[in-house]
Amino acid sequence: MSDLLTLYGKTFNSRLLVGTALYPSPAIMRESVQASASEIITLSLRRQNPAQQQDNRFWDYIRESGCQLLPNTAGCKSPREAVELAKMSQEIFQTDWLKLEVIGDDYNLQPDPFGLVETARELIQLGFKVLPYCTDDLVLCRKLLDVGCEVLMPWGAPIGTGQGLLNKYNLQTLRERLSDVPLIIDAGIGAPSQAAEALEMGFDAVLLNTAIAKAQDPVLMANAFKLAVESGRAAFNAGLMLRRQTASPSTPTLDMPFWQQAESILQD
Ligand SMILES: CC(=O)[C@@H](O)[C@H](O)COP(=O)(O)O
Repeated sequence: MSDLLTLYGKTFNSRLLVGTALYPSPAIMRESVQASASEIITLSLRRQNPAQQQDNRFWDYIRESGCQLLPNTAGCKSPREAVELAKMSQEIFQTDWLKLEVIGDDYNLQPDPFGLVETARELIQLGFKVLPYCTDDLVLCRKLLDVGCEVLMPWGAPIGTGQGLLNKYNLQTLRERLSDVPLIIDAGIGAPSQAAEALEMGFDAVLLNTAIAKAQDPVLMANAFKLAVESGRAAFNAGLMLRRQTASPSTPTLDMPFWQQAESILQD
């Protein structure tokens, strides 16, 4: 049975999106992306300028990957900066897909909700397919949908912290209230179990970078995340049991003492 992820009218088999920064080498980045089976990779023109890159293999690998490129505006702190970078990325990477980041605070790299909505509106009017990196605030998410975003990427935790799904109440609320919107948990995922949990909760996909790139063995970790995302999605599709407070025996007994049961089995 096919269970495809559809974003802006394009379908994907994989529900794991990965970043391309922080790897020990371009070769390990390439191998890790392959091991993750990701079909969408994010990259930043600002942090990985092709003109300044000593080692051009990085850009060769990106071009050869066959993945949907998702340029991001990492590090941008104002709508103007983000729009400029988006336009440059569109030209260089030949795609109108954009992971929009407008950062509002240096301590936790929290998105600026006001700047995000303003920038998303402008970029969508220019024809971009915007995937905004946002907080898990329901009202903000609705405003982003109102200006034309078709996919939202709420954070699990601040970028690079590996803390997992910090505010499950907010995330669960988003999932319930925006049931027909593709929601991708972006950032703060530190372990495959956390990615699996996001998928089990019904999120459509996860995006992560640091947990793979900074692992002792990034390629092995990329494969671990691939398996976790597949497992979380399968569990969601299978329908998880409801949690309950009181115990319930998993081996039901008949309404008679066990020796009578044994006798009746022996007599049969
Ligand atoms: C690469 C990228 O886009 C990051 O900004 C993204 O949000 C991933 O965050 P982690 O590094 O915490 O996985």
